[in-house]
Amino acid sequence: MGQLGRRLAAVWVPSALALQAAALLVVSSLPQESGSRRVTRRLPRFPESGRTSATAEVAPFVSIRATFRRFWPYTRGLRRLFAIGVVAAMVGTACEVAAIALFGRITDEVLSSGQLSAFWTPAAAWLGLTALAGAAAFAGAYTAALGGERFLLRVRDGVFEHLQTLTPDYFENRKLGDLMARLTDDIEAIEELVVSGLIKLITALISVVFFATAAMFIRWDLALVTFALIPAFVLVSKGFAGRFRRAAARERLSNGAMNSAIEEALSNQALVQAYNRQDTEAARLHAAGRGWLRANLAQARLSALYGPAVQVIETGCLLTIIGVGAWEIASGRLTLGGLLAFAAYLAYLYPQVRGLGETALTISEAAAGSDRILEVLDARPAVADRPTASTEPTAVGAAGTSTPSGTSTPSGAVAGGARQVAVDRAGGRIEFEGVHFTYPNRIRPTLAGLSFSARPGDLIVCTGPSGAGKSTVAKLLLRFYDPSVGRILLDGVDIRELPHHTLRERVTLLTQESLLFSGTVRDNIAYGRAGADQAEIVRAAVTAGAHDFIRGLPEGYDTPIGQKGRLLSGGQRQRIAIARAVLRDAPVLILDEPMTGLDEATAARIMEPLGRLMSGRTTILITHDLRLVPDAAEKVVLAPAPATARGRSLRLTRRRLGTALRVS
Ligand SMILES: Nc1ncnc2c1ncn2[C@@H]1O[C@H](COP(=O)(O)OP(=O)(O)OP(=O)(O)O)[C@@H](O)[C@H]1O
Repeated sequence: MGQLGRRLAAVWVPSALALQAAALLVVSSLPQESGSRRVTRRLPRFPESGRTSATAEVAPFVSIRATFRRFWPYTRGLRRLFAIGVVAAMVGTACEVAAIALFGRITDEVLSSGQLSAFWTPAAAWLGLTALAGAAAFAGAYTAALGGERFLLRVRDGVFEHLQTLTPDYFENRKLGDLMARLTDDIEAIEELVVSGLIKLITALISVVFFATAAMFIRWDLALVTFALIPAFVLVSKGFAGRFRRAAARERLSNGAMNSAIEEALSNQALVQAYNRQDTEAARLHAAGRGWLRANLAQARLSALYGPAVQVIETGCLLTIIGVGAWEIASGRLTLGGLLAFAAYLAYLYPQVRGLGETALTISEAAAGSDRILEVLDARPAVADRPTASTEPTAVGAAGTSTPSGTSTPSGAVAGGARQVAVDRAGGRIEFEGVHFTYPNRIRPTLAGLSFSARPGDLIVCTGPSGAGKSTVAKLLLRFYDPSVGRILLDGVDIRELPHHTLRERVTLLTQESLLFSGTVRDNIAYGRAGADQAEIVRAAVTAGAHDFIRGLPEGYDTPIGQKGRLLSGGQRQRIAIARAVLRDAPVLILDEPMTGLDEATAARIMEPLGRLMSGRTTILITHDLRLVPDAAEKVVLAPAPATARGRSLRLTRRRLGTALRVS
């Protein structure tokens, strides 16, 4: 072996070791890891439904810049935290750069010469730098997490608030499970895109600049050779980004479908078990799960492809350094310490470059989730407050003179300039004037030319065969929809001129299915009016004829009633719903089939508290069961729409079967 050979051998072993360590560092951040991270992160999530998955569509793609613009305002007040995270990352990277320089110095001044005395100072400095980098890493990680979580909370609150402004038709046309997936998993994607993604991008960029500068400082020509391969990373990431986004969009969609399958099956467990359809539901979930599995595998394939593609480029870089570095050392132009430090800088640099590419891919994936959130945020309610309505006085309580007994004084004729009077609690006069209505997705009208009026104290029975449009009358009165033609007046004011909140303060809906929340009896009655005290709750329960059975419950008013009140009987649920309506004390009352599901004796018992509830209020009783309706009540009989819309011959038959009943 010649002198050159011996020198090469002398530098080769430690260099190879250092490069191996460097390569290990690189390999440890390879996409196999990110790929498996992707898969395992999603495996515990719920899997796709097959029931109506044909109707489900991928949300429209929104550019990342537009997404950013939409969500950036949510970071207000948090940006300082993100800035701290970035500064901490800079400090950490600077420490690493300095530590590598010290490593090179120790190699040249201590290891090569064997002088232990030169070891202590750089060793102490190295230790100090490591401690500082650790503190910076802690501060950066914590502040970024703090900012990210707060951002997430805000976005979720904002999206949920928006969802609550949407009219029921929005929910009727969508699957609950899918909406829940959007509010949980997809919201997280926005954080990944706007906060974590941005911080990762900035810190990776900073690191790239630091390590590249340090490598250039040692040997700029050698650095340039190895940097030449960096654009290859960018090209590979770019090539993968679109595919990652499409795959993620399919995965998000199938995740929503799978959530829907689970939600539907679990919320209808009684039906499923009563009809022995457990296998069907299991098969449906399995099919949905398979859809989700396919979507995940498509993502895993992409991740698995991306890893080796990048690895080839990195190996090329490392081999270049080894070859050129060995040659340079052999020629005496580079010290061993210099080569090791150079290799270490590159070993740190490449994961950062790779991190940049991966962050771009993560952002592409996250965009699939944010698209689904933007789709929700862009949904508009079928009926919105008019700009003029927002100026309407809304101080219901202030103007009102509500009493739990429900006694109220008709406000008298009010119109035009008497708006202040129109929103007074003491009103309740309703007029339907030539109301026509067709559901948005239907051709045939549901109501055509409906006209009737009711004064406070009146009981109007809205009846007719199934599908005639009885419940639609209630939906129009609550302004879930607006009439296509005609108008509805409350105390002489077109309800389109009233803010939703004001209108709904005046109208209480009691549905056929007593809608209750899980919680206690007290919680459910108190839902009628925020801030109601115990005495008011008990008074409402007494009026609703519920007090006696509530006292008999294990924990009285504090008894939990189970999901949707399922631990109570149908009649008990209805009485709690009546108590809630009593507490609400609105002048207009809509009873939509309040006796459905109750036997005759229970229905008759419910009539009594209902009579008390109706007292002094304008009541619209929707029912096709006239058995318990007083003969003297005024009846509005709806006829079903004819087969064609042509000729608009849908008819309303309004028969006055007796004089309007005043319930007192
Ligand atoms: N959200 C909706 N979108 C489209 N069509 C609807 C919607 N809700 C109801 N309909 C249709 O409008 C018509 C009237 O429905 P509505 O619920 O008002 O009838 P109903 O008289 O209350 O019936 P029932 O006595 O059976 O409860 C029906 O043909 C129904 O299919």
